Amino acid sequence: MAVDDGGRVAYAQLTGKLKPQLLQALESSGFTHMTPVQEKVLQLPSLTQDCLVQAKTGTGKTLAFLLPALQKLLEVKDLDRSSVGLLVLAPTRELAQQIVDECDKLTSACNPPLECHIAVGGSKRKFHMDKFLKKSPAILVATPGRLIDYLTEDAARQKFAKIRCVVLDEADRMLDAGFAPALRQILEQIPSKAQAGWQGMCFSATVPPEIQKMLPMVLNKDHVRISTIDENEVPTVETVPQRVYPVPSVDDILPTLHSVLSCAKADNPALKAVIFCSTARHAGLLYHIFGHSGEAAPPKLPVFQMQSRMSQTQRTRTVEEFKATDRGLLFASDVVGRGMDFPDIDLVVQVGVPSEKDQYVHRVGRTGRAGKGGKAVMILAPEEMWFVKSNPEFPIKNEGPFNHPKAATYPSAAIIQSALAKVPQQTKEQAYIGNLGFIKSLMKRYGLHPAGVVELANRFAQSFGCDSIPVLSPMLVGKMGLRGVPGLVVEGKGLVAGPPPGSDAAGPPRDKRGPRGKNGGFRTTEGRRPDGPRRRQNQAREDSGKQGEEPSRKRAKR
Ligand SMILES: Nc1ncnc2c1ncn2[C@@H]1O[C@H](COP(=O)(O)OP(=O)(O)OP(=O)(O)O)[C@@H](O)[C@H]1O
Repeated sequence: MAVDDGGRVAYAQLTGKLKPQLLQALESSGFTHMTPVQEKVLQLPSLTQDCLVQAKTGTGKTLAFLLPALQKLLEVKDLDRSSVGLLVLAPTRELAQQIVDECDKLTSACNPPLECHIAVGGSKRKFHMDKFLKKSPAILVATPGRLIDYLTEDAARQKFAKIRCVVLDEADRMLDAGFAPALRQILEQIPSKAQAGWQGMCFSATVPPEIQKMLPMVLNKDHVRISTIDENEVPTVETVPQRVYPVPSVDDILPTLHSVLSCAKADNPALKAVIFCSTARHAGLLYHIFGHSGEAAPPKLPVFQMQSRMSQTQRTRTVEEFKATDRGLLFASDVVGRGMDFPDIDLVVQVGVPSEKDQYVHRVGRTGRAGKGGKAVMILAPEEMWFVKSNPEFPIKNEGPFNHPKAATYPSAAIIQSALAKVPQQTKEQAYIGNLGFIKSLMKRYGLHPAGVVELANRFAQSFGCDSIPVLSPMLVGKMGLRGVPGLVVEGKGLVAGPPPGSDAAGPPRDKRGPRGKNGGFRTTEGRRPDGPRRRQNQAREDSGKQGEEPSRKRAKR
């Protein structure tokens, strides 16, 4: 049948336009009909045009760029397979690996084979580099940092002499201020578009206006723009109901998260959920509370964590396990916020606000993939509700605090307290530092002055079960731009005194509860040594702002 019940066109229609090897691989993978974005791309009069493609999360953009790119390579007579013909750039290692897996499936029927190589940080550089130099990397999927590293070697640079196609997956991320310098550096090292005439393709679910001026880096001025999203439509998945559960104060966040997960598990014993946290350390803390040491997770649900502070081996194993499991909870930072295709996610929970507006769309998009259903909820403290108010275009329903018939059956507050008691202080302190940096990076959006940032972070620390305000090194405080801000406890100096929280100098009062005394209700830890300035400094950099993704900024400056 050429068209299925949903009006989708069969891949068989592309006989003659796509090589039989590709059609055969599609059939073997069970892909019989095109998704709308695949149809729009593959039915272009020419598959060799530069294009900017926007389609919602989970709608098959990976095949939509791989198929035309592979077709292009397979059409070349006597293709030199020892040179890179197709370069795909992605923002995270896990996404790069996922693209390699998808590509390998599509080229499985090619003879001679089309090898797809990977170049990502955290993996064995020498092993992959030797393979890249000695074998036939007709396709390379890379994250920017490691690719820049490769390109410092002449032999590796020469491998790009016959480049024919460059794809940016998650293009808006690849072209933003964090990655653009690295991308520029890469493009300076490979044959120029003008000289080599390579095809450029940019794909993403979100295309903010800011990236327009960066597009000429990879797309010619006559590029085609394809969108499966109406101009005035928000790119979230309509099959995913989205709710916010406001909580009375930061202290209620963790108990509410416990109630939400317990009730979801009661409704669906095989619950598979991703819980997005503000920072890598925040994800680590919640993983401890709900799984590793605290065991607050509903029984019989395996618990996973995924964040940039884990070793690459742990990250790779976790992705494989969470892809394979039919149930479980994944506590994650934004390292898996974009592009990752974990099958059959029932629920996405966002604990706190995302670092950027568009990141909301990508996080929600981990569920409701390939036309399936799912739910997305946010748990927000009063200080975080600005996110919902300032983004009215998102279909986020506010029906008040979490209210489920079974919620009262779980003593969530007591369970969280007891779980927190088992979590190492250091884990809680690190989560505090991460949160402090995160709130500071979004200070204007929160409508806070620095003292308000510290006051809010200190209340978070208490909700995390810190027994006192964690001590920061003077260097870290300086790096965060918080020198002299009241409410901090600084190594060798103790509590920085100042106006009480809630006063004008501390920023607009967001919480009606009175201050907890001069130290927010904590005892001070004057004289206690932090775990080392360098670690704190690095942590602040990676744990704030766009956390969890490839640390390309650092590498780009090399
Ligand atoms: N033609 C198809 N028929 C059925 N399933 C498909 C088809 N194309 C892709 N899929 C499946 O849809 C899921 C989502 O695909 P993919 O990861 O490419 O989405 P995406 O649009 O890139 O999402 P994101 O924006 O989150 O990166 C995958 O599991 C993929 O195997």
